Amino acid sequence: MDAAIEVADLRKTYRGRGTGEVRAVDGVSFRVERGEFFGILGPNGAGKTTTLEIVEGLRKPDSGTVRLLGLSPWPHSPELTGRLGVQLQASAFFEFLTAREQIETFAQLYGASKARAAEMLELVGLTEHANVRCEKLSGGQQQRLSIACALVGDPELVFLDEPTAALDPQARRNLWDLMRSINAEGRTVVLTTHYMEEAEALCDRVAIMDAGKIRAVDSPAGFVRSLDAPTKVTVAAGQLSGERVQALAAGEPWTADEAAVVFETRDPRKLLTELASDGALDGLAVRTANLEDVFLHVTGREWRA
Ligand SMILES: Nc1ncnc2c1ncn2[C@@H]1O[C@H](COP(=O)(O)OP(=O)(O)OP(=O)(O)O)[C@@H](O)[C@H]1O
Repeated sequence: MDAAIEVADLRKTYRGRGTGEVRAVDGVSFRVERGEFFGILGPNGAGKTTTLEIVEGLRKPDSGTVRLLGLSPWPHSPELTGRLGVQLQASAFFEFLTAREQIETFAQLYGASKARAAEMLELVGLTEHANVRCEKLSGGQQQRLSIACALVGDPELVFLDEPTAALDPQARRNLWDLMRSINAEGRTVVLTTHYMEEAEALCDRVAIMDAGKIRAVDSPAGFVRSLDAPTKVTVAAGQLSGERVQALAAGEPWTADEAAVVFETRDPRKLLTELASDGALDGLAVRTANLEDVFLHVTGREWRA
């Protein structure tokens, strides 16, 4: 069977007036298998949106090829379009429509029934707000409506471009559950995000993108494993003598300031057991490597979303 997505050597340069050239996408290749939850993670301006728009067939690349479900998205083919769900930004809603009217309009475009539209409103928890005009919905509700619109045509492949941007943490987590269920139904999901925790929580595999290039692709756990970074164990200051700190560190790196001692260890179990028997558990924090460390490692730059 064909892959869900096959992208080879995409390039796109914007030629601005006065601002010179921006190589927004600079030789991007990746492959997404059917049923995968695939993330493109990168800071603002990394080129995620441009990449996604090209892959969706909304923008033409300067060069490179895209195959979706074995077909080319450019020029448009109705056969393919009906199998894709593209989440548009809330600003792309039709003006003055209620949530129900909005999704029924999308349903009509996709040849889907009103019943299906109602079902999707229910899925994203907006049935009670069906008669509210879109501009009166909260940010989270608008995002959920735009996802519902993307799903109304029962797509195999769903594209979500920063769906949780600017949402509060609770609304973000509610959307995570929704995205997981969309994927659990067997749909392939491609998500762009600049939230590390989001990529870590949702994606089977993540492409780390920076300055127009994909720097690495792996599962979140695979990335962290390959980093082989020590665990950082923090304890509040004042509980351990200098001598004891030396002994506990057992030759591994540690730092201390007025507030805390931070051990770096490859054997956290041993260190934690000893700290427990010392009764030195105040302010204890254990931190393993995460995608932030991975980003620094693969790009050589601190993460700044
Ligand atoms: N229409 C355009 N004309 C000129 N430059 C553009 C255009 N669209 C994007 N760019 C530039 O191309 C680069 C990549 O932008 P893009 O929106 O693809 O990145 P992104 O990773 O999606 O960022 P964000 O998270 O901020 O949306 C940026 O430097 C951006 O300023």
